[in-house]
Amino acid sequence: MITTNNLTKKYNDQTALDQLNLQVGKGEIYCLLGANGAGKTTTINLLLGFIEPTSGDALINDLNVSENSKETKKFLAYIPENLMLYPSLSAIENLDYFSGIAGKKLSKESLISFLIEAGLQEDAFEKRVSAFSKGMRQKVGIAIALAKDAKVLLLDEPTSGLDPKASNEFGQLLRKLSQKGVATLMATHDLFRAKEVATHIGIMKDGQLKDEFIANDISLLDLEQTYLSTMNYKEVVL
Ligand SMILES: Nc1ncnc2c1ncn2[C@@H]1O[C@H](COP(=O)(O)OP(=O)(O)OP(=O)(O)O)[C@@H](O)[C@H]1O
Repeated sequence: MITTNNLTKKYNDQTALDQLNLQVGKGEIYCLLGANGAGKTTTINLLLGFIEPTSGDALINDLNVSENSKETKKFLAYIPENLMLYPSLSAIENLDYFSGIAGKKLSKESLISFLIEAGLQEDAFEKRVSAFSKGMRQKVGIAIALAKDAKVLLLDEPTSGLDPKASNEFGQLLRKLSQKGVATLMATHDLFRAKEVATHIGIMKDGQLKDEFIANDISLLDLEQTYLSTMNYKEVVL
């Protein structure tokens, strides 16, 4: 569902992404870990068609993103760190608007059912999203993905700044989507959440995928040790 073949992005002489080969199948949740500047956002931006690769291919549902940008967007939902919604519109109105852009004209009952499924509290449905917490806005993002019937979900640090309860709820929602067969790629700094929610975990550094694991095969402690040694972390002795 999500595939990259030797995907490379260079900015002048700087290589942001270096021959990335990645595969995320139906129902899988792949968490990409890596320090600032590792190439996570570049990967997601290439899959979204926001930027063009220098070489290699990004594929969504076997379609090359560069050649089928409009078509691949139909399958996609994207939740960045700060989801852009219309602040003066309510949750229902935002959902109606964004699912409309995706070609879905839904009844109010359907819109409400997606907000319920995304876990938004019912007294917030008619409220302006300008008053929403980050966790609530992320739930509207999940509702948009559900309403769009997205097959692929791309997430860029969606849980950063969420409190542990909201982050846990968000993880559970991702699991729910994965049970529906959605393929998810999530860039994150949160090792704990990655271990909790992922089916697969990759560690990136300097634009390269350095390690890949099946999440169930590695303990949180081993994941942390591997991450730190990949980053050449030296313990500070005081
Ligand atoms: N538009 C650009 N022009 C030049 N260099 C860029 C551009 N966008 C990204 N880069 C560089 O590409 C590299 C990878 O950046 P990227 O944003 O993909 O990292 P990241 O893993 O998402 O980091 P973070 O965790 O901080 O979000 C970095 O060295 C960054 O400076």
